[in-house]
Amino acid sequence: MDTRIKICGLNTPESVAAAVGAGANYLGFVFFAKSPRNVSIAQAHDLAIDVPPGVMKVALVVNADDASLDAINAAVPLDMLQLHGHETPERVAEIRARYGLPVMKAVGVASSADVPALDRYGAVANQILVDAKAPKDADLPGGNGVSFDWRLIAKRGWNAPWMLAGGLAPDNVVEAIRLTGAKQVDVSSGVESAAGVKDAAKIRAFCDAIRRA
Ligand SMILES: O=C(O)c1ccccc1NCC(=O)[C@H](O)[C@H](O)COP(=O)(O)O
Repeated sequence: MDTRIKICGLNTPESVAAAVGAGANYLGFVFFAKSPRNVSIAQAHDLAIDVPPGVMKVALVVNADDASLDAINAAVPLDMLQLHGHETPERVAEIRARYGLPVMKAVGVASSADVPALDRYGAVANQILVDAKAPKDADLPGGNGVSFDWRLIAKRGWNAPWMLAGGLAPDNVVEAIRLTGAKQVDVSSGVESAAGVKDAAKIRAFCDAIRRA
């Protein structure tokens, strides 16, 4: 399968090397203090600086203000911003204009009532991340390892390229792609051995499963 792969929540040089070595197209760095995957700006700089050209370095932020985004953007060599909070379509457009970087907006899906938001954000973002909605009691707005009913978006398209996320893992990603028609996928906890600890063998298994299919 010619699917583009994002490995999110990388926080060590070893996990970055594993993702790059396995053929990931996007690497995600999480800036969210409560996350077990959180990185400082200095850490993200060091992780991103030697990533080979062509592999997209993505900063994931949650309801970030301009000051935080300015600081991240000034220090970390980035190719994309991922907005994973309650950013409005207007705020998405503002961030795109301010930084001149492609912006991917995450939209949580749990039921058919959530699907129209994908149209709204697809009109203003460069990409949309179609993710599972976080459970009500979750501490994190993403990276919870839960899936949604993929039939809700089967073979759909929007105005922007999109990426499937939420509970993907080496043993279900091929089925998820077949059912939804996703051309890009994103994974975090499905390639970890513990919360915030990436597992190189699982990263390889995830990428290999897709390439073999
Ligand atoms: O991963 C986190 O810790 C995180 C924290 C705050 C906001 C978003 C977060 N992750 C979002 C991602 O991009 C995940 O890759 C996506 O939600 C899928 O996660 P998973 O179900 O664990 O594969």
